[in-house]
Amino acid sequence: MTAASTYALELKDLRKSFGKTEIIRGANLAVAPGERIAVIGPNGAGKSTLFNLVSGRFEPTSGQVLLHGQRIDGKRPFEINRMGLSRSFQITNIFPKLSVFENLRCSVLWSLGYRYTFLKFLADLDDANERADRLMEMIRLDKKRDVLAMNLTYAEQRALEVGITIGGGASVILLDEPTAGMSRSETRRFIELIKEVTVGKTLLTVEHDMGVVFGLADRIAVVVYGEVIAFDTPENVRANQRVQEAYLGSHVAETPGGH
Ligand SMILES: Nc1ncnc2c1ncn2[C@@H]1O[C@H](COP(=O)(O)OP(=O)(O)OP(=O)(O)O)[C@@H](O)[C@H]1O
Repeated sequence: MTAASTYALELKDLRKSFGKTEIIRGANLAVAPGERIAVIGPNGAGKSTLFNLVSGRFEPTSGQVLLHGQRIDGKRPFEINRMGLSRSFQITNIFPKLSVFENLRCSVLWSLGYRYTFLKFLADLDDANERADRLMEMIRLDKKRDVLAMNLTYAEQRALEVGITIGGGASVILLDEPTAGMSRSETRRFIELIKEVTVGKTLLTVEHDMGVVFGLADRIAVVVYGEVIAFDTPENVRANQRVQEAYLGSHVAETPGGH
């Protein structure tokens, strides 16, 4: 075992240019297994680009991405997924005309190595059905088992999306603004749900809502101008001079209790 394999996810001097413009400028980050990380930063800092580099949507210009110590930079998204990293694509992962149960079963079957086209032959796969049922309880949609995804409320669709994202059994989960568009009370409930369903997993979120950041994250990675300028506990990040300067007059500096 190399030292790097102790991290669930590691970025090493990661760089990404679009044309002549360098957007990610030597990002470094080392996330321990089981940590919950929020990635924050001003608009255009490169947060989504970082997620795209980690999930394989973009190939880095240089540098490395390691998942449990194994290089994943340059691999395709489905390969990275098979290696244990799963990313939510907001509600676009959902099949609107399938029921809650069927959506979850698809994600479970996918992880077992089947293709969606074989689904009808696998209806009696007890294992997948049981796992889908368990997931449905975890995301509290068991009473909506046979409701088509398109007929769920927005918050329920987001919960289903989280269920689909974790359904494959990945150990590292990337969620993009998981509570975007939710009311305050929905957000509070959803943070608890995310915490519950990601116990024992490594979680990275890109997040703008400071209430969510401080409610969810063990550590915060602050991305400014394509670099991780701070990676620390919420308290230390809030007190960090460089972070305060980057966010001068904005909500990180102003959030007193974090909620
Ligand atoms: N495919 C692309 N081609 C060219 N430029 C891109 C591409 N994707 C992102 N960029 C540029 O990279 C920069 C960082 O964008 P990114 O979306 O990663 O920032 P962000 O921190 O996620 O911003 P926000 O908080 O506003 O979502 C922006 O200037 C953006 O225009």
